Amino acid sequence: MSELAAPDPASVRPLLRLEGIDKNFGPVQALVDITLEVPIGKVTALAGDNGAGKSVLIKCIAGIHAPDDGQLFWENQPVRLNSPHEAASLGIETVYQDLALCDNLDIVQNLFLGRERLRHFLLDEESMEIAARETLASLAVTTVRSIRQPVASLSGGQRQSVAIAKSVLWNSKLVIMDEPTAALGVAQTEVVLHLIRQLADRGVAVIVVSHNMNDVFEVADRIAVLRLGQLVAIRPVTEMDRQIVVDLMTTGFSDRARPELAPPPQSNRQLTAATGPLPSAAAVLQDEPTTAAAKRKAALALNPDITATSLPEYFRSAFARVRGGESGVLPVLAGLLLISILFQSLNPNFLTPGNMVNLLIQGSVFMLLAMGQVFVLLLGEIDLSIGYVGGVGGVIMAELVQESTGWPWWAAIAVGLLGCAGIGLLHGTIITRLGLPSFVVTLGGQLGWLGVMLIILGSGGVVPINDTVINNIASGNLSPVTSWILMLVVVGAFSAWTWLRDARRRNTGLVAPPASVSALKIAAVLAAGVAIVWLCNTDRGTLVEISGVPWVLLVVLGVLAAWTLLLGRTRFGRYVYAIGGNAEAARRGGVNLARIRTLAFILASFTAGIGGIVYASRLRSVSTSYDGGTLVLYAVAAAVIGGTSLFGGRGKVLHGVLGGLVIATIDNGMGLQGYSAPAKYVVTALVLVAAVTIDAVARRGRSRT
Ligand SMILES: Nc1ncnc2c1ncn2[C@@H]1O[C@H](COP(=O)(O)OP(=O)(O)OP(=O)(O)O)[C@@H](O)[C@H]1O
Repeated sequence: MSELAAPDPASVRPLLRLEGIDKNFGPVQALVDITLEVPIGKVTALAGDNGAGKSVLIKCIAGIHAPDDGQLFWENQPVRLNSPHEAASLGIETVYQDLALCDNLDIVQNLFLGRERLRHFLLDEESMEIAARETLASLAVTTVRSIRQPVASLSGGQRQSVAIAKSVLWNSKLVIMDEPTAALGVAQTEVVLHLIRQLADRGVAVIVVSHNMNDVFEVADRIAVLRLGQLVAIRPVTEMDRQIVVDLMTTGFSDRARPELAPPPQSNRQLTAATGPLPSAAAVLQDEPTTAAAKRKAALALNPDITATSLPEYFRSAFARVRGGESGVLPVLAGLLLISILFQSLNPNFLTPGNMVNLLIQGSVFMLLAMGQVFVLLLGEIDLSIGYVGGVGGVIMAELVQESTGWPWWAAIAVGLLGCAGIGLLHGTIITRLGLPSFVVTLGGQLGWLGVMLIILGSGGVVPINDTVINNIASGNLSPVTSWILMLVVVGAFSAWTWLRDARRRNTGLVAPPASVSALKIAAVLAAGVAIVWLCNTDRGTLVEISGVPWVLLVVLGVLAAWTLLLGRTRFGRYVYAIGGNAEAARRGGVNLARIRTLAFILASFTAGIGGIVYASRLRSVSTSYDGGTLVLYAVAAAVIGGTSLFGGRGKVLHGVLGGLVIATIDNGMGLQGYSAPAKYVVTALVLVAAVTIDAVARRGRSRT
């Protein structure tokens, strides 16, 4: 028999009403005739023993399970919730125990996951950061060290607070929380309970599932008790005590007529009385350091950008981050420097302008293929086919520019690249729709596209390229004057953009580096630009003068800029990182995983096509000697050596370029010393193992932090 109490005065304005809800799983009756009202501005606790039906009930409200019978009313209107998305569109937000946060994304990125704001088709980071800051401030989470710190570095309570803030940010009307304080310490529990109360005080209806009676009595206005799928009681907390709840949970009724109104002895409130005041919400959220110096040190350790106001401070904090495992591109740059010094000491011809430019041209194919590979590695996938996919792109282009076919160079390139994108679409679709591992599908692709390439090449085995424009992609150069002008335009545009963006962020109080750091960045880019153009403009010909920036360098820089923008400033890029960090969180945020994954495979193949065309241009032909198998291994190695994690969620397109440069340097430097291909393979393998070791050690460093 249900022991339902008299009408609950708290439920005068029900936001949600459940009437006669049944849910069965085969013979298991998980919910039986549940009738329940959820009022606004109140916390309703759901109590019940294991298997009582609490999770099934909240899943029916969250749109995950469809009830077999009964009706839900939302604001007095009958509704059917067929998906979490439909529930979310009504204003129902569920905070599951696993919190669904992406550890590799920062607080702002997590708060807006799936609902990013755009401006001119790009992510509007500033407006999102301001909104996130205001929301956290309104919840008294005012002193989180930085809203730009990755969620991985937050404590359990802080993570729970971010999840709660997310529901506030989206103006949710009903927030459902599943065991919000499980695995939290006393102080952090108090903070989370405080936030839950704040939600209710703001007029949000809250449902909390909890096994912890202390928390239930601390935070709830009403307690609903489930037993064996039935709602056996729903009463204001003032009419309950722990014994009554336990009786109801275990037997379905309680003969205790009047509850003891005193709070339970072990509640957090009483702990406060016994042990002195608990820390404030804000204080606990940041594990507040006590002295001003300690505060500054702690802030610097985690967020150089927001707290460092001078150059030395910025470098100190950057050093602290490196020690914490956030080493960025430093290892690869240091490695590059070391290898270069080594080769120069062995052979003085290594650092000559001619050899340096030659090295850049040699490395361009590795860099392009690696940039494509970064897209799939970020998802935690791999594409083993891109070597031969690039080859197919090259051979299609080569066939189309034959005099007998007579296609213009640009149309031949376009069709070659479209062919590659189509192959990526095919791989992506098979992987996502059939749920097959990318490793297997693209391994099959490697063999299959090698076959296709050989078929197109035909019995001759070689397709020569006579088109001047295509051949110039790898061997043509800009004039020295054009090289200088182009460099100044590019560096000027970068400088203006960087300076204005940083200044605007500083003025609006957003996370930004100090002005001296912005100036230093601009100076470094200018110095690199001057060095590259000077190097390229030095005569490197033997019989005739050859000078100027090679076209192929512009191709690499163009792809680098475009893909960096795509990954860093668009929704697509954000979702690639989110899926690599926590695919389930991305899915719950409304991200279409299949579409993003497929698009990533398309981009990987498309970029491989650019690499294949550059390769064909360098050899002025495509032939059966094309070794796509080795190229793809170099591409994966380059991306990982550059700093992209094989575990997904971490990496940049720039890593592909830097890693490609390392591989080209080893190849070139050992070639100058007269080493053969096998020796180069062994050394490249050792560098790869070193890079993966650095990645693993850095990950350990990060998790310790
Ligand atoms: N997908 C499912 N398929 C079959 N049975 C299910 C499914 N989900 C839940 N059940 C059953 O429904 C009943 C209620 O489960 P539910 O998970 O809601 O319990 P709960 O109150 O949340 O328990 P706990 O506190 O242990 O999480 C259980 O008997 C469970 O085995």
